[in-house]
Amino acid sequence: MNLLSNEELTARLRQVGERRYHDKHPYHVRMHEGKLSQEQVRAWVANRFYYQKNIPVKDAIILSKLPTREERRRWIQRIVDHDGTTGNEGGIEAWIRLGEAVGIPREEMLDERHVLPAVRFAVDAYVNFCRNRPWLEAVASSLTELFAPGLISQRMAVFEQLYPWIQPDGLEYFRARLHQAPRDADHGLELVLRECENRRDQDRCIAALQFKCEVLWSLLDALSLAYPDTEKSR
Ligand SMILES: O=C(O)c1cc(C(=O)O)c2c(n1)C(=O)C(=O)c1cc(C(=O)O)[nH]c1-2
Repeated sequence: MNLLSNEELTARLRQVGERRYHDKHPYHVRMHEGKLSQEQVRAWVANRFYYQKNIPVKDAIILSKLPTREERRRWIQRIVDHDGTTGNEGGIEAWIRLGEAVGIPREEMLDERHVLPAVRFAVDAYVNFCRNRPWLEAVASSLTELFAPGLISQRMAVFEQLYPWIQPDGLEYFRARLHQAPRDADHGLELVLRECENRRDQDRCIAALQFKCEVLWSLLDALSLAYPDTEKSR
């Protein structure tokens, strides 16, 4: 099989998102139509917290495997973005505030009482994928971030307009991601395009991105099962 050009590989990666990114999942579609009940929105926020808190963990694993100081210098910013630093509380704290804005008390978020078993398995599978696979595949699995910014900006509008009961100051998390996610995606894509040496590497990167889409899809499958549509939310 021939090596794909950068344009072809980029197109193949984008195709994965067009087919399988979590914005196509019925739970997500209903969220963006304004049709989720308050309980369903709360469940989404509380379960996504388990994903959020594991992002810097998997990024620390990737960081430890990156071969050069230059790449580590860039990658480390992701950990800072989520864990925070002096003067910047970071994304995990912002997500806890999103929880408060939808009515989840901080301690309920932190003790993970709402996290569903299948969500835990899916997120742990993502972290383990980054731990066990070569670093380039782990980087490729982060490329769902290519598709996130458009979705996140839509989500901010949707939350403001269709879920007026959500306190607007809870949306800060999403605002920060609007500039962080494109920067991260550019770096990830640059690495994948530069470091794939043969078609096998390229196919493995495409498969890694498919796997990651399935992680996000599984989160929403679990939520759909545990929080089915009620007559009222339908
Ligand atoms: O709200 C979303 O739809 C969404 C999706 C994704 C994603 O596509 O993985 C991420 C995020 N948000 C996000 O906030 C985030 O920090 C993030 C990090 C990563 C990653 O895999 O490294 N994905 C995502």
